[in-house]
Amino acid sequence: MGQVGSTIAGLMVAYAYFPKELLGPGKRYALKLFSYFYPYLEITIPEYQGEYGFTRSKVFAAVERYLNAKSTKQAQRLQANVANNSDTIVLTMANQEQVTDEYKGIKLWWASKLTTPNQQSITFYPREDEKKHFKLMFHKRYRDIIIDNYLKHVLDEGKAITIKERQRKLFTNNKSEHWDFYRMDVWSHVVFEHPASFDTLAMDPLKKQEIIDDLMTFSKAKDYYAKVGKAWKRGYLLYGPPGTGKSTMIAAMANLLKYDIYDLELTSVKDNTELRKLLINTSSKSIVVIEDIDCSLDLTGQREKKEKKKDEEKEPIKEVITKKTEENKSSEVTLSGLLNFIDGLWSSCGSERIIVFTTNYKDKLDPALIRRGRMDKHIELSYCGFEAFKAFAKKYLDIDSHDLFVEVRRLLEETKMTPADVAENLMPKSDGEDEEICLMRLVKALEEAKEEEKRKVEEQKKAKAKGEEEEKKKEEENGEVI
Ligand SMILES: Nc1ncnc2c1ncn2[C@@H]1O[C@H](COP(=O)(O)OP(=O)(O)OP(=O)(O)O)[C@@H](O)[C@H]1O
Ligand SMILES: [Mg+2]
Repeated sequence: MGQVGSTIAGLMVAYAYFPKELLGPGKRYALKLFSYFYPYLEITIPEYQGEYGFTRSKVFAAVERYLNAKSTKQAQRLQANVANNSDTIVLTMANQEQVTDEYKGIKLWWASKLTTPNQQSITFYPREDEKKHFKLMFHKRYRDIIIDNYLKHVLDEGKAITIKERQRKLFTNNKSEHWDFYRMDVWSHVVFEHPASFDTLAMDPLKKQEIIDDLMTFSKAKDYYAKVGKAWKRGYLLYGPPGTGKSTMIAAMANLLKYDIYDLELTSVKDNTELRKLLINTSSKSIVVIEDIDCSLDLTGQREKKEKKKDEEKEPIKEVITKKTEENKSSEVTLSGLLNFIDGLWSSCGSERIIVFTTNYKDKLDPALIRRGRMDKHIELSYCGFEAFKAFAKKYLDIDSHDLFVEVRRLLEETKMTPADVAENLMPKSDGEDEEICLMRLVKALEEAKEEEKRKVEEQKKAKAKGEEEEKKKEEENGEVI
């Protein structure tokens, strides 16, 4: 098209932006005639909409994002703005600037325009009465393809860029006493800036890849879920001892998928109705997390309750959990309420959502809660293995091998140490510490942990033998009495 194209574009812009009210009646008639033969169609996208013009149009925002990407390469005049709550500079198309676009071989022209009212008005905020809009122009013969396909393409691309560039948020639920009926501010949030990623997560590489693949497949499976008639959501149960990376993995998941996180504190939810309200107020592309689900509520069902007393005598940890549950009696969220939250009808509002439960004791949970379909994938995070150690060594010390690796491998197979402890021992504590010193510290810590485990086993053995001896004595005494 070359020069002819730009001349046509120039004429079009002149026509489109010439104030029609300045023309006399004769010229207006001529213009009408001109527009009859005028081969181009225009679509205007105003920045504000709604009855009072106070609502910023989502279409405008998406188009703006889409055009920003184009205009940084094409436009000669750009406007620099600072993104909300951040120091990043965002370049946007300046007013009265235009860029061209091409879609399936069709040429389109976009222009940005700012209108300022003629009369002088006194406003509190400067420039609040200025109105901005985008104008799209294309040949009439492409009307259908542009309206049916191209506009959707622009919106999708714009939304995708927004999601990619947006600041992600970490939400926590407010206590219901603080809910404002009108604003429905059931969640409060801070900017989510956790550095964890699957790269920095030390675990068996094969297992890690399997989880990444699973997440990526989920995030791209919109059509599949629609086809099989399932709500687009997936549940993950992360279980394992404290310090094995469950919370870190959730952060890595959010960073991989660019999702927000809703950290749901179940103990401050009063009842099932509140739980539903919280769910309705979560957005798509998010991870809803309930940490330590076994401690949050008594969701273990009747079967476990009966055995509670017996277990408490055996395991002091269980006692703590039971106490915690009793403290939270004000919460009346029930197991069925929670099941409804996960996969009842309510759960289908919004889409592309991941629900993650974490627990230190998988066996304590009611099987109904964690069956496939609710918690689709169960991921065990366990004590540090040699593969995870190698990942830490690479990350913290930048080494792939060392003479001490053999020793570390043997000790890791013989004793249990959490990734959190391995990381702590391996991390250099000062500039003077080289890899040898760090590895030696880890070997020493592993040996101590091994000794400690041995000592505990000995103690348990002794306690058991003592108990048996006392039992025997009692039996003998009883026999003598009879
Ligand atoms: N697999 C891992 N890879 C990298 N860092 C890890 C890993 N596991 C633990 N860590 C480190 O150990 C610390 C504790 O980990 P995290 O909080 O994720 O454990 P957790 O399993 O959630 O524990 P808890 O059950 O007590 O909540 C974090 O600072 C994290 O950086
Ligand atoms: Mg945790």
